[in-house]
Amino acid sequence: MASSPPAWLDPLPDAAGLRATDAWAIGTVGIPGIALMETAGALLADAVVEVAPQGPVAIVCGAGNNGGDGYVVARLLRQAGRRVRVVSTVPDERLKGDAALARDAFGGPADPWSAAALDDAAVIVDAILGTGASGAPRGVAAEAIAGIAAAADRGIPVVACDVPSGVDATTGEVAGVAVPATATVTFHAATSGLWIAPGKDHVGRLRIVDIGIPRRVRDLLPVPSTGLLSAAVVDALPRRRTDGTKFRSGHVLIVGGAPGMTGAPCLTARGAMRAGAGYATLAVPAGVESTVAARAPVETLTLALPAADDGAVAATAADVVLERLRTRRATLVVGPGLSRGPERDRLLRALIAGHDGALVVDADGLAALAGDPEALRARTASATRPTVITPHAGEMARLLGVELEAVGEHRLATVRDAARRTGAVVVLKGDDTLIAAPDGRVAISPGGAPGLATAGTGDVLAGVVGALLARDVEPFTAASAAVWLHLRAGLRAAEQHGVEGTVAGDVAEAVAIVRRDHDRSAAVALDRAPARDGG
Ligand SMILES: NC(=O)C1=CN([C@@H]2O[C@H](COP(=O)(O)OP(=O)(O)OC[C@H]3O[C@@H](n4cnc5c(N)ncnc54)[C@H](O)[C@@H]3O)[C@@H](O)[C@H]2O)[C@@H](O)CC1
Ligand SMILES: [K+]
Repeated sequence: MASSPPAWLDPLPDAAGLRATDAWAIGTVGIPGIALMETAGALLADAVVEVAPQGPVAIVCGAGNNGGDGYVVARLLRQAGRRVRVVSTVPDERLKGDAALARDAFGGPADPWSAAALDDAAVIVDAILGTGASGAPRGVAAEAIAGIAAAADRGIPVVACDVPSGVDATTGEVAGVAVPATATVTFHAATSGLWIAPGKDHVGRLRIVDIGIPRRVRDLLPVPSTGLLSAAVVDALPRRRTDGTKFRSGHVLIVGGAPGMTGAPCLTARGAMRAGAGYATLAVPAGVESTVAARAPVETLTLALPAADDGAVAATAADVVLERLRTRRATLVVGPGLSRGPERDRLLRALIAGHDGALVVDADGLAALAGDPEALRARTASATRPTVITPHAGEMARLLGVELEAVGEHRLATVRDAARRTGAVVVLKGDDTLIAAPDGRVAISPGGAPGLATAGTGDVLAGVVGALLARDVEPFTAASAAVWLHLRAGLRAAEQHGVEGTVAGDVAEAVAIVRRDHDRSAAVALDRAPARDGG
């Protein structure tokens, strides 16, 4: 059994884990499978009624127990007086076990799949494939999924049973066609794939329903390697104490900036300061130092670095940076606005090798490692050198030397591969930001903050990660907490400025407010906690 997960990760089982959960409930607890299916079907029927309170219901059933759930819905809605039309992707005689029982209880008729069955539907129930699916949908199942997608395009709402058919419940991958659901009702626990793009974009509104499987199953089965980030991650962060100093609050040294790109490192500094860094130093090419000093938070220091012919940082700047790091311990954040080129490639490699402390590599810093993620291994082998990299999909593609599309199609596998090959904690940014540790654990952001889709928010995130590493927070926790604070800050900033009007600087400011509000409510909770002796 894996070690217990941190309290701030809500475990997200994979499809196999969920099947093991079902098997335990049936085999060990003794709950009949058909009873679970009845409960699942009843809760699914409730959702169908909510989505479409009246009108004909078309239910498309597949070969397995997902189809069985569909037959329960069909029976219950027909009993409730709804006009129900059931079509199946397989002949009845292929149904087995609980699915066959549910089919028998429904009676009939169930017609073979035909797209015409969806024509007059007020709502469609997708009960074709569930957690037992493997690979791209094949045969009639694939045809039916395409038919549902076409009907959804015409505006007919779709309620997916457990997982939208065609979405891999574990990885969120869509290998062929997939159902675009209006709502998905999933049983007992959401699997990881429901939170990872592109599957996530097919889920619609997600409802997780309890079908009577005892919660203690969580403690009995192996801990899933994936989990959903929760607010509790902020509780894992240290707080300033009255006897603290700016040095104890942590120092972040940012290497970046170039002519025409002076804003990026300034945003990183703002993110770092607002996330609690005691101080920040902006190490930038000499020619832009005064510009950066004018734009940066007044609380930050600057350090002029030798510039190359293009005005961006020269490779020889590594000596200046490393010298500063030797005299003043700091977390190094390298990349924001750095610009690319051979000088930066050499700079990066020298910094990676020479810096004996925490490191964040972002943006153009990652370009220097293109096709050579193993370059980080020499440093990540050492526990004194926590390393976090923060690529978006394009930077990840260059880092691993793969096509951009491949990153988008296989996000979970890609982020795990990157963490394994670099030995670093890897933050693959997106609405479903994934944070992978080299040991295979992955934290997933719930996302939902479109205000973050604007220039500079990545620079802010790098600063927040840097600030938390500078407080000696363990890197998987630091990266996860940073992603969480940044997400909530994106929501907070959008409350004030609107989703369209939010800019990166607003997000940096909001990081502080989000943290303040979290810590206040935690303090209130402590005040209210009963004394241990019961007094
Ligand atoms: N007793 C249980 O274990 C419970 C299961 N439940 C439901 O059962 C589902 C899992 O049932 P199953 O394990 O039977 O699996 P599925 O219902 O997902 O279907 C698997 C079947 O689909 C076919 N299939 C697999 N991959 C395919 C592909 N790529 N293209 C076309 N056909 C494919 C195969 O014939 C396979 O037997 C869950 O998602 C949930 O909806 C619920 O009823 C709750 C209780
Ligand atoms: K389904």
